[in-house]
Amino acid sequence: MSEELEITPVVWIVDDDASIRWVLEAALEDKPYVVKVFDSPLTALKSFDEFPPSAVLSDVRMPDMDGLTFMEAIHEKDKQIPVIIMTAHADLDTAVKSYQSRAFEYLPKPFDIDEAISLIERAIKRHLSGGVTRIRRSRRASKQPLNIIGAAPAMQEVFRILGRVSQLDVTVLINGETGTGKELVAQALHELSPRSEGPFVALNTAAIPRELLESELFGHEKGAFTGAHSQRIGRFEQADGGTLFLDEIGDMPVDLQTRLLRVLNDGSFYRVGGRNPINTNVRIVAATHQNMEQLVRDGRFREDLLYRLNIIRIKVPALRERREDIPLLVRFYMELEAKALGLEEKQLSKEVENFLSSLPWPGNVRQLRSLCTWLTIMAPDKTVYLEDLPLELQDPPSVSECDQSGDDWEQPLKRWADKFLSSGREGLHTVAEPIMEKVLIEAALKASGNHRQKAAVLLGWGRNTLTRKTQALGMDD
Ligand SMILES: Nc1ncnc2c1ncn2[C@@H]1O[C@H](COP(=O)(O)OP(=O)(O)OP(=O)(O)O)[C@@H](O)[C@H]1O
Repeated sequence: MSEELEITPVVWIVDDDASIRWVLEAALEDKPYVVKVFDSPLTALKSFDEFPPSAVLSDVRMPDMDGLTFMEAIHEKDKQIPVIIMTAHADLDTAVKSYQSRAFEYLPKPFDIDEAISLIERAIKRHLSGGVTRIRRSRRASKQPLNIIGAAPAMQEVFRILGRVSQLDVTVLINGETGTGKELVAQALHELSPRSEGPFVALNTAAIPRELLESELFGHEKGAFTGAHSQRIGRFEQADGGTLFLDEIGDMPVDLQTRLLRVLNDGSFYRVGGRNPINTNVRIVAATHQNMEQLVRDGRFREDLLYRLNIIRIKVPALRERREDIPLLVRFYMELEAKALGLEEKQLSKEVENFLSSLPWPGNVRQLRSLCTWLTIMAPDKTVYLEDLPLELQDPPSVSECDQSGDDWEQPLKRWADKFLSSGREGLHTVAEPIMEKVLIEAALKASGNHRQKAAVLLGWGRNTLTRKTQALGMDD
């Protein structure tokens, strides 16, 4: 009779940061695992034979060996060991390389401890049941620099999904406001995929007149309609072997939606006026700024097509939802635009950086990028100050323009001003200004949990300005 041996799974925690090791070790204390913590990958590897791990949680940047090389070293010993890569310096490249080098999961820091523990549990389960998903590396993937800036948690989530799906031939739907980078994400999906040697063809559905769209997508035969003097190859055929990016998919007319669905289901289509089916091998990536479920409810978009497109959805956050990325984007584009224009690179003063971080940016990254081009050309000195900003940014927009809360305080303020003046008093502005500033400062301090640096950003000021104002208003007493 064979004796069943119960083996306690071993978990390795590898990080040069003692606090992370401590937190994770403490959180795993009650679990039925042997937990081994290491401050360096080299020490960890030395104990491989004695304590072979069932799961590894490793930092990516460590002094003696980086996490991805460490993972490769582990996989040389045993390919089935799941490795979870954590990183505080996440960029798209790391996320993608983690997956492509067969990382089990990629965990951006700061992480939720429960999430980390549940990942470890899943990894161990997977290891005990014997399989880790393998991902093929595309030939161009590691060469292509992908300049998608995103340190904010909401962008980390985007990178995470990108890394996960880049190697799979699934349809992806990208959601996000205008200028948030949907096309950039679509390009990244293409560049990182095994189709990267093939074409990336983009078509903005909203930009093409309805009557031309069908022929634009599927092409036409000579004489198919008046004006069709010669045969034309459509975008579907151009994208063969690659990726077709359909921007503003929500604007696609319903009859074309039906045709698109048929192509997706059958893998073939007819040119307009054509009799022979044309086989196509295209990955569709679609994008929209609209609420697709609402379009379906309104009868403007086919539900079955939405299901077909929406296998994976990526939500690209608006810039105001990732304010911490604004200074990074500004620095990136100030450098890029200066190089592109052959001009000296300009630096933004801290006040300008804080001010820009506080704006609503309705045009998102596109608007921010245009500002960087403008400043590179127009700002008079090497350092950019508040007064160098274009007037439309400097001028506080009218309350109704910038206030999206629906509370209009212009009217009550006007009434108050009228009353003040009709009482025969003078100094209207002198009296009103400190009251208004105090209200705004108190609101910002409250919203930031009394964090002065954050409150200053919320106000659109530098920290020194905030300190000066709170002192002058007697708020520090
Ligand atoms: N995260 C980012 N990092 C760097 N550049 C970005 C980022 N996001 C967007 N951009 C830049 O902003 C500009 C607009 O991006 P893109 O065209 O991809 O937006 P979009 O969401 O597709 O816009 P639209 O919906 O209007 O077509 C581009 O110049 C792009 O390179």
